[in-house]
This record gives sequence, C-alpha cells and structure tokens, in this order.
Amino acid sequence: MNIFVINAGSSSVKYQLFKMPAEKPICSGLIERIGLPDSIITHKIFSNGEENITRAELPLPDHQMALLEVVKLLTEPGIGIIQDPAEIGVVGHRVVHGGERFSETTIISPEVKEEIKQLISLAPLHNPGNFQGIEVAEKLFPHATQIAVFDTAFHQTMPEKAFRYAVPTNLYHELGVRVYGFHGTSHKYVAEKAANYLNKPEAKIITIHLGNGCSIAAVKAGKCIDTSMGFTPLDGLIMGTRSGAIDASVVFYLASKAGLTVEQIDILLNRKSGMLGLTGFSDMREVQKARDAGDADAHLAYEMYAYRIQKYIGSYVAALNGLDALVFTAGVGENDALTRELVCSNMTFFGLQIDLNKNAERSSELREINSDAATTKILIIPTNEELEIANQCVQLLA
Ligand SMILES: Nc1ncnc2c1ncn2[C@@H]1O[C@H](COP(=O)(O)OP(=O)(O)O)[C@@H](O)[C@H]1O
Ligand SMILES: CC(=O)OP(=O)(O)O
Ligand SMILES: [Mg+2]
Repeated sequence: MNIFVINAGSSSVKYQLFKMPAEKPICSGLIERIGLPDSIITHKIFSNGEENITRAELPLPDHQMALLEVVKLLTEPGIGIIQDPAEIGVVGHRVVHGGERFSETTIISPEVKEEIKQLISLAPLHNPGNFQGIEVAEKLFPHATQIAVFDTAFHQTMPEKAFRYAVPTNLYHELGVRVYGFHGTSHKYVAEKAANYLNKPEAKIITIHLGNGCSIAAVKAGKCIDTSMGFTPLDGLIMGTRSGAIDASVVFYLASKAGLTVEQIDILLNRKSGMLGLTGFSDMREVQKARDAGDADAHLAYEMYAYRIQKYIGSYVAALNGLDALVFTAGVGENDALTRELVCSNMTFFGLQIDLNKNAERSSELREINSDAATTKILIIPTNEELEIANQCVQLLA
C-alpha cells in the first residue's frame, strides 16, 4: 500500500511517499522558511538505491502556496512521481491540535474535518496549514482514505497532576482548559529509538524537539509523563517566533497599559516573539550568523534559549527521578552544535557531559555525543514524523 504523508509545521511543509508496511520511501520533500522571502524546496526521489535531488528557492508566503508547489512536484508530467492518483491508497496528515475530542489516530470524515477547523483558534500557526493539507489531498487523491494523526496523542498518558492548571475546576470540565502537549509524534518516535538504542524499555528519557516550534518531554518506559507545551503550542521553551512560558499578567498589562487587543497580543506572542522578537531573525541559522558577527542581542538570545531548556531538564529529572538519556531532535536539535553545547554546559550534576568533537560532527544518523566518562547518554536522533504517521495509519487500518 502506498501512503502519502503531509506534515505541515509552522515554518515548513514536509511530505513523504512510502511503500508500507515495508517503510520504503519512494519520494520525500521539505519546504522550509515558509513566509520568508527565500523559501527553499528540496524534493528527493529514491530509486534503485539512488537519490535524485531537486532544489529550488522561491518566495512562498503561506502554506497554501507551499502545498500547491508540492502538488506540482508530485504530478507534473515529466517530473512527477505520481502518474495516477489511484496509486495512493492512504494520505496521512499531521494535525497539531486534537483538543479534547481527538486522542487517537482518526479517519477524516466531513465531521472530523469540521472539528479540526474549529480547533484553529487553539493552534493558529498550525491547524490552518493542516486543514489546507487535507483539502488539497482530498482534491488530488479523491479515492484515498484520509487519516489524521494528532500531535497531542502521545501526551495523553500524562497524569492529571501534570496536565491540569490551577484554575477553577469547571474551566477544565466545561472548556477543556488543560495541558495538551504537542510534537507528540516526534517525541514518541525518538523516545522509542532511544530506548531501543539503550536496550532498556523502562528507560527514563528527556526528548528535546527544537524546530521552529520547540518542546521537551519527560518519557518513562515509553510513556509521556510531562511536556512543556500547554493548552496551545505557545507555552514552554523559547521558539522561532513564540515567547514560550510567560507570566499571564503580561497579557493584562499589555491590554490595559498599551491598549493592545486580544488579537494583537496573540499575534505578538505567537508570531513576533521568541528568537524573532529578541534578534530580528526566526531562523536559528541567521541568529547564529549574527552571534558569530558579534551581535549582542543574538548572543543573549542563545543564552536565554539554552537556559530555558536547562531549567526544564532540571524539572524533568525531578519528575522522572533520574535520567538515562537526553535526546536532541528536529531542525535545530539535529543541526545546531552550539545550542547542544550551551544546553549541556554546567550540567554535570545530572551526569551530562558533552564531547565537543562528537558534537561538531555532521551526520544524519542516530549518534551519541556524550564524553566516554559521562554517566548519562546524550543522543542526537533525527526525527521522522512522516514515517511515524505512516505507521500509525497502517496500525489503524489493521
Ligand atoms: N544547519 C542548521 N543549523 C542551525 N539551525 C538549523 C539548521 N538547519 C535547520 N535549522 C533550524 O531548524 C528550524 C526548522 O526546524 P524544523 O524542525 O524543520 O521546523 P518546523 O517543523 O517547526 O517548521 C529552522 O528554523 C532553523 O532555525
Ligand atoms: C507544534 C509545533 O510547534 O510544531 P512545529 O514545530 O512544526 O511548528
Ligand atoms: Mg516540525
């Protein structure tokens, strides 16, 4: 069975076509820097053990435009890998917010689609792109089964003491105000890889997903026990354009003192804060360039970004009562050696000691970057949300 997977993130669209259950990739692609003037498309076709790569740079202002490029790459006569839409039996969609309603992989019916649309207000940077992906795929592959895999699903195992907020109880029961957690597909995928690598199913693992959106999860024996994103993907770590954790009083203050509306504050904290607010750049590669050129704001932003992660590591070691491995993943986590170095500095109390030479090596494989003497493993594990989504689809249909 051929499964096509669409993963729309806040700054990217990733897609992969797999032959399942063999997990054989037929083609894959990444559109990054969506919304910036120089979006980059990388499209790969795999055949007979070889990779055929096409790259292009063009301005893609939003996810809709990005998805149309994907359609072109897949179906255009001459270059397209898909000749007949009937070749695709299933389309798997990453959907970021599943709210209270969706805790498991779900076949997309018109009602499900409508509910995903209703959840847009809770994930304004994500659910619109996820929704557009569903609409595009329904047109392109009208006979395929469309399936949604939710970012929130893996975090459903959190105990109530971790997922509740200390607000009046009726807000939870009546309005679903609670911690949901996101990037679950990625945390699940890398936590399983780490436990297999350690050969320890009961391992205590902290997974750190650092992309444009960033989150951290505490995983014990394969189950999530706590995570940093909350009711929406705004909470927790400092991100590309999101503030992460902030005293809620700042919102009241901005409304009363600066006269901002709720919508303006939403845009401020979700789209204009984080690394962008601190440095003028949302892409970590540009922040690093500025830091290397001596920019004091970029220097401070890196310190803040890493310090926030360190504080969460401390609290999750407490929640887990121990730590077997720390895992870095996603765009920044996999590629930015400086971030990993800063996060692992002065953390010897937790048995964390990085080997700077191993940390500087570039590879797309799972690798260990702790020093030989360290008591806790530090791992880089490339995430593959698309493969995890394809596997979830196979499991649902079985
Ligand atoms: N070589 C690199 N060095 C540092 N950061 C990188 C590198 N490559 C990618 N990134 C960062 O990864 C981020 C995107 O990560 P990704 O996981 O693809 O994001 P998302 O899925 O949240 O859109 C970019 O914003 C960029 O900051
Ligand atoms: C939930 C989230 O922030 O996703 P992404 O990192 O893909 O933007
Ligand atoms: Mg992502």
